[in-house]
Amino acid sequence: MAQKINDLRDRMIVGLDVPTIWDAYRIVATLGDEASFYKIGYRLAFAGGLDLARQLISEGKKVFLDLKLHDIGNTVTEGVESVTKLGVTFLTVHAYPQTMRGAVEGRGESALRLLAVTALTSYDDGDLKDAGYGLAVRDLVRMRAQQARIAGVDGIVCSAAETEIVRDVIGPDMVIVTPGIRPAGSAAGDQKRTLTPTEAIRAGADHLVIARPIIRAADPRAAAAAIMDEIAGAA
Ligand SMILES: O=c1ccn([C@@H]2O[C@H](COP(=O)(O)O)[C@@H](O)[C@H]2O)c(=O)[nH]1
Repeated sequence: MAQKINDLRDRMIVGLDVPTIWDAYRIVATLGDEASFYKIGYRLAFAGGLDLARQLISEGKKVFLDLKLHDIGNTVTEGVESVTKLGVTFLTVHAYPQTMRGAVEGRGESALRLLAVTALTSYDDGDLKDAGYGLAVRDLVRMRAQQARIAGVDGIVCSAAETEIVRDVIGPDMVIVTPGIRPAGSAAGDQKRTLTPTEAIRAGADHLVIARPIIRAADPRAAAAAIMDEIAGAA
């Protein structure tokens, strides 16, 4: 495993993909001790989510800021420098070499850990072709994982289906974070490269990102508990 994860609960990252911070607070209160790690994407970041991140951190939770930065290197460097002051654990950037190099410069020696998004889990080979790529998903993920290692980022975002090829490329020290997780029987929605929590942990994922199967469940706490049971059973 990439790093020692002291609290098994940290392996489940709950995506707070909700419109307001009040909705987010409700989910956090409902999940209580069942969840320790939350992801804030740009829906919430543009609606007070950065203050929410500070608040969650002050309450002992961990925060993954999923902004998927991508810009000219200097702008990425300066943006990441600002993020280092928030105290979040993870920040995503797209896995383009120039972007990753800029992000690494902005991270400096701070505690922020940068995750490089290789190929979005809603993409399959056909989507990549539509976007102008001549590579299959697995080949693009492998190439970007290699570039991420060279750039010096701290981890990779990919589908759990690619953990084996990614681990092979990045070695033991970088972290692998996998969205596109679907408990058996839950709707895939727009996700195309999905695995169950059990499959993902067995494949070697360090952290699983899960939003809709928890936040849209009739009983989010029970859904989170069931996923944690799967993680504990497979770890
Ligand atoms: O490749 C990626 C990168 C990020 N995500 C984000 O993870 C969650 C997944 O949500 P679900 O509701 O569990 O599908 C969402 O916030 C995405 O923006 C991803 O899915 N794939």
